[in-house]
Amino acid sequence: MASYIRSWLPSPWAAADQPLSTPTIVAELPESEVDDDDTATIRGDDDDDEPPAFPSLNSAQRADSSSQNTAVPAVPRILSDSDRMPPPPMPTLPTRTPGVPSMSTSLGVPAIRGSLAPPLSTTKAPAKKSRKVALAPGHGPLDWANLKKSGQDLRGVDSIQRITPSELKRHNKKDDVWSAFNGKVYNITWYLPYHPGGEKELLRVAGRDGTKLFSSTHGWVNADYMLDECLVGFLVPEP
Ligand code: HEM
Repeated sequence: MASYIRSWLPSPWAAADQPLSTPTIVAELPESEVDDDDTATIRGDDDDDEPPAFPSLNSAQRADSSSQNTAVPAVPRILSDSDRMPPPPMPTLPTRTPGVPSMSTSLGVPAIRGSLAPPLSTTKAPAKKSRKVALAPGHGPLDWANLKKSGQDLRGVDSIQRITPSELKRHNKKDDVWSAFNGKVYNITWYLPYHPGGEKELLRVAGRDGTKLFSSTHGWVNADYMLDECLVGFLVPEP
């Protein structure tokens, strides 16, 4: 092995007893494969005009042809219509007659009412009717926020007081309305025309503790923030 490798290397690594010639590779074909004619095929048959198989043979067909020992694969047999697998049956579509309930009702699916109406299963329950009222111009939420900021006295008292239920009850007229929410007493007189639920609803709590009614109507409303400039005192029990 070492001498073989050395034979490929130039001097001085080459062994002294080896000639410095490059070895040549000689390919020797068997007698039967030698063909002098340029136009001949590798098998030496000049009359091989058989076209290649098209479409190409699959592996099973190739295996079959090789077992028969034929060098040129056989052209696959073209199947006739009767040889082929029959096509699947055409799906039957329900025929709709206008005005007649569709087949879907027999399948337990609610029929679509009208051509463009959504199916009943996706329709929402009607939303609860809003009880908001149309406020007079200049009495929206932003107007109330501006009035609070204006510096106008919205309390009507000189100082924050301790207010008993009997004192609270004295302020129950439309031009002088006090009400208690969560222990705080507010003068809501100025707020009346700004209340989205209307003056009438708000007057239901005039002169009394309105916490329960307020929470059951709209517990998410932040009354402490909305009425901070209207605070007059804290509700205390009767002495
Ligand atoms: C003084 C305290 C109160 C404040 C600050 C206040 C504030 C509000 C606000 C901001 C809304 C609009 C809610 C929204 O946009 O969804 C509203 C709606 C309403 N408020 Fe009041 N509210 C007060 C007291 C009351 C009271 C005591 C009642 C009595 C029942 C009441 C009845 C309603 C009603 C019925 C609505 C309409 C709800 C709807 O959208 O259907 N509010 N209120």
